[in-house]
Order: sequence, then structure tokens, then C-alpha cells
Amino acid sequence: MATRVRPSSKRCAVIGGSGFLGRHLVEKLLERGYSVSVFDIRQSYELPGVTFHQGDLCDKQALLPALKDVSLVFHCASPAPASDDRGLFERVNIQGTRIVIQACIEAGVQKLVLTSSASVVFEGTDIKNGREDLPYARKPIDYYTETKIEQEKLVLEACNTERGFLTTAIRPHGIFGPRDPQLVPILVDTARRGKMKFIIGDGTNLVDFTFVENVVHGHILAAEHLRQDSPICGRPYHITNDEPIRFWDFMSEVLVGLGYAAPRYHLPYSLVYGLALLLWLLALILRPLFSFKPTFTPMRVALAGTHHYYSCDRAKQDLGYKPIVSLKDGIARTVESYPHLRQGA
Ligand SMILES: NC(=O)C1=CN([C@@H]2O[C@H](COP(=O)(O)OP(=O)(O)OC[C@H]3O[C@@H](n4cnc5c(N)ncnc54)[C@H](O)[C@@H]3O)[C@@H](O)[C@H]2O)C=CC1
Ligand SMILES: CC(C)CCC[C@@H](C)[C@H]1CC[C@H]2C3=C(CC[C@]12C)[C@@]1(C)CCC(=O)C[C@@H]1CC3
Repeated sequence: MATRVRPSSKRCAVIGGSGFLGRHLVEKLLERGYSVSVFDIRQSYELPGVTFHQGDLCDKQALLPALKDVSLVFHCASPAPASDDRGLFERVNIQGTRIVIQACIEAGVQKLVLTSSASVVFEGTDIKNGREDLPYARKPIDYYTETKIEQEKLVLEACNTERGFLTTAIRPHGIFGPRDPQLVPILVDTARRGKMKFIIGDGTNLVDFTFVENVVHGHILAAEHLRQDSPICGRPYHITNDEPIRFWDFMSEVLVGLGYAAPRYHLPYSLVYGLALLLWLLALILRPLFSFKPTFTPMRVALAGTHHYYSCDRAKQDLGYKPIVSLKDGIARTVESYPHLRQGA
């Protein structure tokens, strides 16, 4: 009689493993003795111990070989939030996640850890020490957030302890660190174009920025604590640095660290938000004629001018989570890692 080989608990797959967070996660998993299968639409590096599978996660047949003999899957693929392509977000984050779940079940995967986002509850108004029981945003600000909400619901609802398919979701916020293609590069580009002179609002709003290694740590703890009898099954977890900082102090520290001037002049929040909305509408109307991408999108302005920081008490209690890199060290390591983005480089 043929016996089904139980996948090794040290063999896992990272969907989106070529990306910023995905690659940091892969590196840590290797360090911890896992063998890793990466599935991504692009291959951005090579590493011993990693098998690459290139393909679109919406294609189940392409995905299945990457999940063979794998017991644990991390799903951290998504289109970049800066994209304004509703169809792409719906296809990848919603339909694609349905396919990821089906493929996991078909391949006999036991645990699925989704990278969600703390933004699933953000509607552009203040969130202070937000806990996981806040309702999902009723009016999400952008397509990214709208589809991250649906994605998280799909993964958490798929959790089935009786069938032995266990799922959880990590909600990080404002990930930063070496190789991030988003936060520091966009900030520096904006500064180089002379647009980082202004503080939106009074500049006192507190925000979470989370060093990438803390986010990785939260993912691995979640995976290793995910068992049939644990409270983690089917629940989301905030993972932050647990050190809320003024949004504009964080931006200034990074800018000054890289040799640029810190923003100084204040602009009223509602004025900038209104302008950003107008620009977004204009870009939408003019899209058939020509395309332009405003730097100050409504989402970015909302993030820059409101409080949004989250409690990670649930992760501390259920996962034993504690940040392993402080904000100060994280910022120093990040600044050091971008010599090519320094003023004058
Ligand atoms: N960067 C941040 O501040 C935050 C990110 N997140 C979430 O973390 C996850 C990782 O984000 P990052 O590493 O920052 O982004 P990233 O853009 O560096 O990585 C995403 C990866 O997904 C891959 N991908 C996209 N579409 C795909 C498809 N159809 N099939 C296969 N692979 C595909 C990309 O090629 C890329 O390698 C995402 O789910 C994002 O929503 C959540 C909170 C904050
Ligand atoms: C132009 C300036 C006002 C802002 C420059 C920095 C921004 C690019 C970043 C500041 C906060 C960041 C952030 C995200 C992307 C990059 C920023 C807007 C996310 C939207 C990424 C995806 C998420 O899930 C939530 C993040 C919140 C913070």
C-alpha cells in the first residue's frame, strides 16, 4: 500500500519570496535550518538552499510544483501599493489568494501564514493603539487596502482545524529596512525634486514604522506557534516596532541621515488632502490621453497627517513576540544600506 510521505516541517514555501519582505524572510528561514521554495513572478537573486519557481500565483498549475512536500507556506506577494490598477489588485490579491488557498489544500500544506497589513482598518482618520478587533475599513482609501481586506478575510475564513489546514495573518505596518524599494526611495526621490520641504499638518501625529527583521520575526513565530489547539488559528496579529514615532520625525531622521534637509514649513492637512484628491481625480479622467502619477496621493497624505499606531499586545501574548531590533538601530542600519541614495551620490 502506498503511504503518503508527510512533508518535512522544515520545508516551506514563500510566495512573493523575491520581494523586499519575502527575501528577508527567506534569508532568516535558511538561517533557522529550513529549506525554502520561492514562488514569484520574477527571480531577483539566487541563494543556496532555495529553489526558485517563477510564475503568476493566479495560475494554480504553475504554483503546485512549488508547494510539493511543503508543510508551511508564507504568502507575501502583492502588487505594489503605488499602483492604481484596480483590476490587477483584484486579480492578484483576491482571485490569486483564492487560488493560493486551493493549491495549498490540494498539495497537503498544513499551515498558511498571510502577510496582511494593519491598513485593513485604516480609513484616513486617527487610530491610536488600535487593536485587532477594530472593524475593517468600511470606506478603504485605495484599491490596495480594499483588496488586502478581502484577501485577509479569505485566508482567515479558510482556517479549518478539523481538516488540519491552519491559517493566520500578520498585519505589519510601515515596513522599512535595507533593500526596501518603496519608503526610502520614494522619500529621497521626492526630496531630490524639492518637494520634501513641507510638513503636512502640525507634525505631531504618531505612527508605527516597523523594521523588516521584526516583521520577519513575527511571521516565523506565528508559523511555529500555529497548531490545532492554539488561539492563533484564523486570527490576525499586529506586528510593529512597538515604538510609535512622529511621522515627520521619522522622515526627518532618514532624510538627514542621507544628507538631505528635514521638512520645515507647515501646510494645513485638509488643504493638502483636498489637492491630492483633486489630482487623483484629474489623473483618472486624463488617463486615456496621458498618464501621470502624483507623488502626494490621498493615501500618502492621510498616512502623513494622521495618527496610526497599533497595539501588538495580542502578538506578545499568543506568539511571545517582542521586537528584536529597536527603531534607532533599524533607522541607522537602513540609512547605512542606501549609499547610492545619499545627497550628492
Ligand atoms: N511594505 C510595507 O510597508 C508593507 C507591506 N505589506 C505587505 O507585505 C507584503 C510584501 O510587501 P513588500 O515586500 O513590501 O512588497 P514587494 O513588492 O517588494 O514584494 C512583493 C512580491 O510579490 C511578487 N508578486 C506580485 N504579484 C505577483 C504574482 N501575480 N505572482 C507571483 N508573485 C507576485 C512581486 O514580484 C514581489 O517580489 C505584501 O503583501 C504587502 O501587502 C504590509 C504592510 C506594510
Ligand atoms: C511623499 C511623502 C509624503 C511620503 C513619502 C514616504 C511614503 C512613500 C511612505 C510613508 C508611509 C509608508 C507606508 C506605506 C507605503 C510607503 C509610505 C506611504 C504602506 C501604504 C505600504 C503598504 C501597507 O500595507 C501600509 C503602508 C503604510 C505606510
